Formats: sequence, C-alpha cells, structure tokens
Amino acid sequence: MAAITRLVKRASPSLSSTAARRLFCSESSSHAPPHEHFHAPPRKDPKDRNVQWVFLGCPGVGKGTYASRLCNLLGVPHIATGDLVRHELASKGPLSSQLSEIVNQGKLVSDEIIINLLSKRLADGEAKGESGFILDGFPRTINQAEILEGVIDIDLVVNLKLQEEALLAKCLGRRICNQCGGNFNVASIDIKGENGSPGMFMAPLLPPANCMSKLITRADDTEDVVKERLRIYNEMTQPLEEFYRSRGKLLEFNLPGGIPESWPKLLQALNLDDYDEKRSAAA
Ligand SMILES: Nc1ncnc2c1ncn2[C@@H]1O[C@H](COP(=O)(O)OP(=O)(O)O)[C@@H](O)[C@H]1O
Repeated sequence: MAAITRLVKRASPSLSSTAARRLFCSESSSHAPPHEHFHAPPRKDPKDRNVQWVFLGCPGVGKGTYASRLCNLLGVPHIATGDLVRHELASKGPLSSQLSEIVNQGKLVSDEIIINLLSKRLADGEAKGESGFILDGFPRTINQAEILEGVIDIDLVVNLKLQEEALLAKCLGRRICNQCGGNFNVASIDIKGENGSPGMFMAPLLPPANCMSKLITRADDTEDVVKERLRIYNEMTQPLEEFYRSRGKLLEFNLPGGIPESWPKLLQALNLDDYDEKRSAAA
C-alpha cells in the first residue's frame, strides 16, 4: 500500500497512463513463481492475515454485496472503482461529462483515469491509517492487472460466478436508496433446472419501508447497457481469470443461490466460517 501512495505523491497532480506504468513498474515487486493449483487461505485469525484481495465477476453477480460483507467482517475497506467513478460523476468535477458518456454506454473508463481515482483513494485511506482492502471492479483488464502487480502483492482473487441467465435480471432489478446509499434488488430469480443443470432461486433483497420511496436505478442498468457491459466483461476482464489462475491466486466460487445459501458457503471456501461464528457468539 505504501508503494502506491509514494508513487501517487510523485506522480501528482495528474498522471498519464504511460507515466503511471513507468512509475508503477519502477517499484521493485515480488513476483511469486506461478503455481499450478490454488490453495485455500490458511485458517487463521483475519487479524493475522494479509487481506489484499480482489473480487472478480460479471456485472450483476453480487461482487459489491459479498465484498462489502467480507470487509465488515474483516475490518478492511471495500474499494469499488465503480463507486469511485460514480462519486466523481456526482461531484460534477472536470471529468464528469467525459465519464458519464463512457459509463452510460457501458464502456470502460481509461486506465489513466481509473488508476488516478484508485491511487487517490488508496492514498487517502493510508493517511487515515487503513490497512488491507478488498478491491471490487479493479483490475478489469490485463493491463490494469499488470500495473497492479508491479506495486502491490495481491494475496487472493475471488472469482464469483452465477448462471448467465440470472445476471441480466439481477442488474435490471438493482435499486439504490438515494438517502442511505443501501443496495437492494427487486428481482426474484427462479431458474428451473433442466438437462442436468441445476435450478436456482434467489429471493429479492427488498429495502426497509423507509427506503421504499427513495429508490433509484443506476443510469447504466438498462437492458442495452447491461448487455454491452457483459460483452465487454467477457472480452476484456475474463482473461484475468487465467492471469490469476496461473499465479495460483484464483479462488473460483459458484454462487449456489441468494445470500442465505451463498454467504455461509463463501465463508467456508475462505476458511472464515469459524471466525464468523466466534464473532457472532461474542456479539
Ligand atoms: N477498473 C475499471 N476500469 C475501467 N472502467 C471502470 C473500472 N471500474 C469501473 N469502471 C467504470 O465504471 C462503471 C461501473 O462499474 P461497476 O459499478 O464496477 O459496474 P458493474 O456492475 O458492471 O460491475 C463501469 O461500467 C466502467 O465504465
């Protein structure tokens, strides 16, 4: 983390993508030799774990939901580059009109802008004494992954997977409370199992009564834009699975259903189930 902050300070105020790469890559990095197989994280208290994790997964898979739950459990910040972009858009700063055009077409923002936003967020966090993180939505291209690898050792990459049929419906059902910022989903997903593939039911995640009248839909959660985001994910982001698999860092996780079924299984896969039980018992 300190590495990226030092670089930001040197690169400030504006960072071109080539300058960012040059600066990022000038830091000595510890490249682990590629491993054949992923080993589940060791069962130890998260306080003793290095939580520098990445969440991968298609739009609508629930990266934000699970990443933010894990961050609450582990006491590390949830850093979602989509949120950083939306924050920048809402601030009506110099980048916002350029960004809104890109985001509302479902395209990717340039590496230069994204790295700038992420670097500032990491630097602000470091100044506040944060340590560790779960990154959600970054990296999204091989180029971004290589830049990240040059400065930060990522311990674990969780690749969340969900049946494709559910993804579009989940994006279209997404709602945000414009007062408390809570994320909800009004979609009720009921996929019938056929030809050997399992069925799946995901109940809606409804807001409490006081948020009901304040729900908004993201401007990029329309059918055409979601389809374009899914297409871009498959083209630009999916290759990251192999990138991290070959480094022994990828944990594949097929979501078996909604939060009640998936959350305990995800904790098991991360060897965090004991920890969660101890915390709940102490609460
Ligand atoms: N790492 C990134 N690289 C490029 N663009 C990004 C990145 N992260 C977020 N964005 C931009 O912000 C938008 C919203 O991101 P996000 O909330 O992560 O969406 P999704 O629901 O598709 O995963 C993306 O469609 C893209 O325009």
